[in-house]
Amino acid sequence: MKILSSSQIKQCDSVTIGKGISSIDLMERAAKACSDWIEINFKINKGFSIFCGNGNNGGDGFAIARMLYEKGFDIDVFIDENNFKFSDDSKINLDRIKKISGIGIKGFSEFENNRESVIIDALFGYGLNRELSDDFNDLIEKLNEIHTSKISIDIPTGLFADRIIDEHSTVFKADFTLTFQFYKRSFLHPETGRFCGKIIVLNIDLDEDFINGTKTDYFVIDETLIKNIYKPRKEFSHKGTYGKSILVGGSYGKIGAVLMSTLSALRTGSGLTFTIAPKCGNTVLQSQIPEAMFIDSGENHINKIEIQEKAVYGIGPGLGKEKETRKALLEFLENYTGPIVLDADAINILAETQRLNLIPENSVITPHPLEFERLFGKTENSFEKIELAKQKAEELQIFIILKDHHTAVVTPGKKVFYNITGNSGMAKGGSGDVLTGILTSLISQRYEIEEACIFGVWLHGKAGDLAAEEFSKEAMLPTDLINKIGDVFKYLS
Ligand SMILES: NC(=O)C1=CN([C@@H]2O[C@H](COP(=O)(O)OP(=O)(O)OC[C@H]3O[C@@H](n4cnc5c(N)ncnc54)[C@H](OP(=O)(O)O)[C@@H]3O)[C@@H](O)[C@H]2O)[C@@H](O)CC1
Ligand SMILES: [K+]
Repeated sequence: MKILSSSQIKQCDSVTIGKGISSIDLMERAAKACSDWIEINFKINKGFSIFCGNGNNGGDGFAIARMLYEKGFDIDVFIDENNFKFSDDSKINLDRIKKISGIGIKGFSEFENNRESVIIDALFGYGLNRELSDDFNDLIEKLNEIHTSKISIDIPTGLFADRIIDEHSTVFKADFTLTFQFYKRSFLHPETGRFCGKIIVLNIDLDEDFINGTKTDYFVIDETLIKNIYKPRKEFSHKGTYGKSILVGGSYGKIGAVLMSTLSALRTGSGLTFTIAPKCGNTVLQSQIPEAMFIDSGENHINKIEIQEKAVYGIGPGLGKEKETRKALLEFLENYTGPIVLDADAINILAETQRLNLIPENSVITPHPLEFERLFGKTENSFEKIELAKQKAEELQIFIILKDHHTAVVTPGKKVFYNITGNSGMAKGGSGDVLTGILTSLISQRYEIEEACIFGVWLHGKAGDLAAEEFSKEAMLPTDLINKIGDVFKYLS
């Protein structure tokens, strides 16, 4: 799914309106999508307090008020008693509810939290273009303190669609954000996304030709994209059809990391799977994963990485940074040209030795925020981090998978794909090792590198979601996630 900027959304809005639907009817469509969703999901709540601004976001709020009232809910609407200048469509919808005697219309200052009503924020949407005034800040702070369910229409008030906010900004803290047609970039970054609660994207049939023809660098990885990428296994095939994955890592005390990567590569469908690890891992690797072949290197840490033909390497999990291991990695990279997946200590070694130029083109690196900083330096915020990643991915012609709550795949062509599967139960040592195995396996199965990255992060997150459903976010383990990979493939086929 494309992510458009607020000015592109505005344009899309006008193009849609220019092609036959009036702007007031488009607002009606948007409000209907919201009120239908609210009716289904808030059946047991009787009342709603709806806070409306003076622009079209407020207009949505007035229309939602009317529709929810018609569905039998108690409704109070609150408006700015110091500003009676409304956008045209907002004015029409305000006039409509003025005629309904059962809907109370009051000033913001008249709001008293004396009943268990759900709060709906229709103050500002994508039209917010400057910091909020103190009056709005005070109102939002007051609403944020109330313990009741809260819904934002389109965007939580105080957030911009596509940029960072000042760290002291006041923002409406929603439990649900009902947004129209597109994810907004600010929903996907940690500093801003934490205000959105659960994101519900409501289709309001904006003009498809405009959307298809609009250029953007930013995308959300959705199931439509995944279903286009996924290649079901062919009937007439053999192990050679599905490539050779070689997972390189492990050191004394950290054999588990490369074990999990290897197991993940197998569960993702790799045809032939090898592990290169030190001798101390032999017994555990061979007994836990009889399907994988073991190549030893060193006693307690790796001292050589053997080059094999027609293989895809995933290097780093549990690798350690011993002098001999560093040398082995650098030597390997000096002599190897195929794309590889580099994670964990492989990334740290490259950061410390500043030998980033050794990474073969089209390779994938999977840094978490701290590893990214070690590689490329500090940034002020996560929006800047993405811009730096775009620049580095282009410069080095590599794919950067920036691990975070919403992991982002950044391509050498400077495209950014945000992942929306996954959960906080995956914030545990070992989850990254699983991702390395999945990515190595997909690349060895001849998925295009960009597709492997997109599919890999989605699959990893989805397996994590299934593991959380069964075991809880607290108790789920990265090994549970590996065992759920199969269910994700079943879900896709
Ligand atoms: N295609 C879609 O997605 C559809 C979208 N729809 C809805 O329309 C919403 C966008 O509406 P909108 O353009 O009228 O903007 P909105 O957010 O209501 O702001 C109003 C005005 O406030 C102003 N302003 C800005 N910052 C300010 C500040 N800090 N303090 C005070 N004032 C400030 C600024 O005007 P300015 O003062 O700059 O002239 C701005 O124009 C969208 O989010 C969705 O809910 C649906 O109805 C139909 C389909
Ligand atoms: K809003």
